Amino acid sequence: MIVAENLVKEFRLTERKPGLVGSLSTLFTREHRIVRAVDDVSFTIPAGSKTAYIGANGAGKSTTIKMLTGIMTPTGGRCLVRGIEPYRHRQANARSIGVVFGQRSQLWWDLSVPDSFRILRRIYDVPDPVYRRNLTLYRELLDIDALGTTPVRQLSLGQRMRAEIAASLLHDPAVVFWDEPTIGLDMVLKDAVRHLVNHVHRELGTTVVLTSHDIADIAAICDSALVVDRGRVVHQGSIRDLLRTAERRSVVFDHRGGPDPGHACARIEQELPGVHASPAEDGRIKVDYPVDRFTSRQVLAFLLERFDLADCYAPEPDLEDVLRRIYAGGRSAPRTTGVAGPGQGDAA
Ligand SMILES: Nc1ncnc2c1ncn2[C@@H]1O[C@H](COP(=O)(O)OP(=O)(O)OP(=O)(O)O)[C@@H](O)[C@H]1O
Repeated sequence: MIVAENLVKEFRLTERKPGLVGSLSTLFTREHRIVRAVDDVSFTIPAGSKTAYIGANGAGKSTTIKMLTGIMTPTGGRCLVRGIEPYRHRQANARSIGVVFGQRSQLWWDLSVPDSFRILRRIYDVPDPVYRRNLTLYRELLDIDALGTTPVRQLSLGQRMRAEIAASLLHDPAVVFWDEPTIGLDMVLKDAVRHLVNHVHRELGTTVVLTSHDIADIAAICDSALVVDRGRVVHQGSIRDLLRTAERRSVVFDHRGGPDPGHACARIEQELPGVHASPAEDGRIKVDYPVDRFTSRQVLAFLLERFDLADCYAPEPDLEDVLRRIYAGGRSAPRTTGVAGPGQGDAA
């Protein structure tokens, strides 16, 4: 289990004045500004879950991950990863976690990937069968052999990310923190990475904490979401709960006879103000309605009464739309559900 209790991280920045005179004066009179990157954040991530840590650029995700991995010390509050305060016991924490930071490497720049793996194997004391099993998996899914003996610094971003992802899992960690792991990967490799992490989670019960701006990553990997906005948690719960905060939902239907799609749409919009109807694929019609004005029952009752329905279904709300609203609207926008408070359970 991973716990954050009133976690705070502040950075002290020196204000620089513009121009040469300004730069010189900075040497003598220093003015500082405090940036609160993580602002009193509390959450609990259950062991064995796959949680998306989501937020707009600058929301404080990487800073939180750095504290959870022991790279940074909090300014206030504390966090626990499997009962360990990571920044106090970096080595003990490192044994049970795997980390990928899209922006920085854990590999040795002048060494090849196989050499880096051999070193990691020694550092983590990875048993032979585990090492062999994992290499087989990486060969199969990440085509890791194709990276050859090229030094890491000469690999492309996508090639390096494949090696980083494999390296983070090499010692069968109980928890993986992946910060933007699919940066630079093409679609086939993104799929392979998603498959890999789901496979590892299924086989070993690994806890996965993922930050990504790629909605497809989140949808393909995660079951829970922790949404931060300007350093604070604004939603914690299942992805399904997050989708339920959508302001608009939709119904797609197919009908027999009756008006053509253009006329049908005009009629729906006229009779249900605030609803948007548009032709969809194969002659179907998509009806998009605001949930604060209509219930799905009302919309369905209307359609059943006016049209001879042949087929009808309600697609999931679009996660991207939900997040866009949260990012744009700030803290007041989303309905906050089940934000875990401090002291809700201890690390296992
Ligand atoms: N070392 C640092 N010194 C000063 N300010 C920092 C430092 N690291 C982060 N910040 C600031 O803290 C805030 C949060 O940054 P952080 O990198 O955690 O955001 P993020 O959610 O990971 O963003 P992104 O999605 O763009 O990666 C930003 O305002 C950033 O400028």
